[in-house]
Amino acid sequence: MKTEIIDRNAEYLGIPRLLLMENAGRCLAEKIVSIAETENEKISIFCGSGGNGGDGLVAARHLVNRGFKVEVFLMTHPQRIRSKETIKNWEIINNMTYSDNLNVNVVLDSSYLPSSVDGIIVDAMLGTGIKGKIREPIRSAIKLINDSNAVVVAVDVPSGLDPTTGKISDIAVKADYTITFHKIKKGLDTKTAGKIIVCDIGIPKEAEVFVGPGDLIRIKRNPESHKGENGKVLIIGGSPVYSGAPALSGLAALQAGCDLVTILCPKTAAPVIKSYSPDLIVKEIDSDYVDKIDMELVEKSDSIVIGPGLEENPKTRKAFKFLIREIDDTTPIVIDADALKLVEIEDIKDFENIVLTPHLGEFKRLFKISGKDLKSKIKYVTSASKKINGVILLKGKIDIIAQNGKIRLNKTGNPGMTVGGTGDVLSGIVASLISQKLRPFDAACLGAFINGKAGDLASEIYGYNFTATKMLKFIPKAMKLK
Ligand SMILES: NC(=O)C1=CN([C@@H]2O[C@H](COP(=O)(O)OP(=O)(O)OC[C@H]3O[C@@H](n4cnc5c(N)ncnc54)[C@H](O)[C@@H]3O)[C@@H](O)[C@H]2O)[C@H](O)CC1
Ligand SMILES: [K+]
Repeated sequence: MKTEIIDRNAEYLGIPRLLLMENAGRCLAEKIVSIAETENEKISIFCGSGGNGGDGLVAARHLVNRGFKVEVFLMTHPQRIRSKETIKNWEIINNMTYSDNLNVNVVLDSSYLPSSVDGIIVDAMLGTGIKGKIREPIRSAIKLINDSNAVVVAVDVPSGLDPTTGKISDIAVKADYTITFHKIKKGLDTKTAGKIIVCDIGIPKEAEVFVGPGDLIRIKRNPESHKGENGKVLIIGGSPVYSGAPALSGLAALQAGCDLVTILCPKTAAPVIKSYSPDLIVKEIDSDYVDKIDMELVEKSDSIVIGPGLEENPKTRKAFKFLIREIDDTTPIVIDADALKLVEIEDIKDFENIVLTPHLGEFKRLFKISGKDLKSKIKYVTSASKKINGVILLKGKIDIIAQNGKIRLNKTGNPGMTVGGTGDVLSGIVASLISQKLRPFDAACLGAFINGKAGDLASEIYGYNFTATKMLKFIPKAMKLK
């Protein structure tokens, strides 16, 4: 999981980022002390403008305290430092005017760099925030570092290396050691990173297990995009009695950011759904129930929800089986509500982009197992998730999201959400996020978070007395928590 997602979720759990940076920089300093041959070896720390640079500045402070001669090279104008935690540590370093063990240089362009460097070099220029071709003066610093005979210690990631793929698109620091934080980055290999040492910086497991606002970082929107490119969602549902459910799902999908929502519903529900909102495209089936599926519409959609207000009967069952038989097993489809009564695990076990959103009773019917407390539910959902390729989102006080044995939990939501329709809202949000190019597992996790958060925001105003319709308008607010 990306560093920025974990950091933001750790902060949401109450751990300030400055504390993470202090832990990172302190551990980095300790490792450098153990690498140094003598106590008064000269240490040159090249600091970038982001969090990586901040780690370097924290380490500089601790190494001065340990009696080392430290030379800091800030590779940007101080006003262009981007991370507020790094700004804080830059201020601290600049207040250390008493010590003559510390020398601070600002490198505005490559002419400010020294002609050579020896002793120990610390590369705290670029970490997981690297983007695109290496810009000056960092590019020249990387060459200076690689041409030196110094012992090179890279911070988190050797500058220039893509932390996820390990690719070097331009040039990269060749390190003797890489001190990386929290856990090894996927792209690290000993060829460029040298000896890899992991520093624990106090991030609890919960920051990865529990879904948090950091997960919102996964939603990207191309500023050059055109209508429809940010997701086309198809909702299949509705019946003579239930016309609200598909509308709620569709309106939730729009509030969660997709471009277009089409509702495929029987003629008994179509006029009512049309009346709810001009934002919904409504295609009616010439029948009282959903008894046929327009496959052209399915193929044109980026994600599908089937189930809201469907009402189970032999004709609908036949149509559902047709849909499951006809769609290819990569089509992203959320199966919710009454469709969960129609689905057979055997028919969908190979679908990789399917999301099942059962409550406990529906889960029990599907997987013939269930548990009372959270621990046993997690155990059963984990084992159930190994029986299918798709995603299971078991709704509850704590939602459990699982795929192929991987588990995440969501704690947002409140008892006010037992009101009818909140499940329809959830299915619409999940499908909307999938249509916006999130992987189904990530969309299910984030959908659960957003849905619960929207309910919590509604509850701040209405207590436990709010409707699913009232929740809709809080979805965008819940998504701005980045
Ligand atoms: N949870 C943790 O593991 C912690 C990690 N920490 C450190 O923070 C960095 C990530 O910080 P971030 O600010 O996101 O990015 P970077 O510092 O890696 O770099 C961004 C910085 O650099 C500039 N930049 C980006 N690309 C280029 C380029 N191609 N050429 C030149 N300059 C570039 C950009 O402008 C930004 O300002 C992580 O690696 C750890 O070291 C935290 O300190 C603690 C928690
Ligand atoms: K680095």
